[in-house]
Amino acid sequence: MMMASSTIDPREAQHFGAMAKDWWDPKGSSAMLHKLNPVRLGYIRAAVDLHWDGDDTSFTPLAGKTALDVGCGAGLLCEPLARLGAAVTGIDAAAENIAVAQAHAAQAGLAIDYRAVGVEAMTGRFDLVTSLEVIEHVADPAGFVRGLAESLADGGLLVLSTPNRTPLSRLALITLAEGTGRIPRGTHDWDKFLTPEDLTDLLERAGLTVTDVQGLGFSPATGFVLSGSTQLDYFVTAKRV
Ligand SMILES: C[S@@+](CC[C@H](N)C(=O)[O-])C[C@H]1O[C@@H](n2cnc3c(N)ncnc32)[C@H](O)[C@@H]1O
Ligand SMILES: [Mg+2]
Repeated sequence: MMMASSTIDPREAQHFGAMAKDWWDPKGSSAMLHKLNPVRLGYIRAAVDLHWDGDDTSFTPLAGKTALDVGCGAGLLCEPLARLGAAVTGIDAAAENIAVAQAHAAQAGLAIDYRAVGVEAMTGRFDLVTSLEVIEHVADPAGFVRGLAESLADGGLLVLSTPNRTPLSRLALITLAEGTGRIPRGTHDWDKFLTPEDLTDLLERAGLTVTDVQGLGFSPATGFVLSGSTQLDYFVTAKRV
């Protein structure tokens, strides 16, 4: 049997681990992720209701479902997924993030299974697999996507988000956001960004079918919104063929 190589780039784990302490501060180093949370929860909720033909008025559409959030940071997505009823596992490359995530969930009274491992170390299969704003930071995107696919139960749903590789994403995320310190400097390597076509190709090679691609846009007036344009950042949902 071939050993799965790690998808974790140690420099990335160190970079994000150093941000752990103020991860839950809406004005801290992860402020951008806090701002993203409402729109992406809306996207995930709609994808979940569509995939499982759910009741969009239910408070717990994920009751009875298992969820794996890969690259969970200190748990900004895991906690709402748990409140929506899922039995949540969150994994991250940075042990510091996992420690903060565990402490925060305990305070909130949420039972979330947090582990400092890469996706290649997971053995179980999950109904919902999410990985938001992570793949642009991994060492081996193809291996990472294979790991996500292997963690997805038959009949399951995978949701990803990531910046596109465009002049706009370079300007907005690196020149402006990192240039002004709104996102910590050195967070992104534009050359590692994937286009929707690149990501679709990786997902298909891992045996999945893409069922939706939706842009995530930003304007000073509205903040982050779902958008017809994928130029800045985008969501992808996929399922097993
Ligand atoms: C930009 S943050 C996104 C955090 C979270 N998904 C969110 O959107 O709120 C990227 C996270 O991915 C983690 N990470 C980077 N490479 C990873 C890998 N190969 N496997 C698991 N986590 C990884 C980092 O430690 C960091 O916490
Ligand atoms: Mg990023």
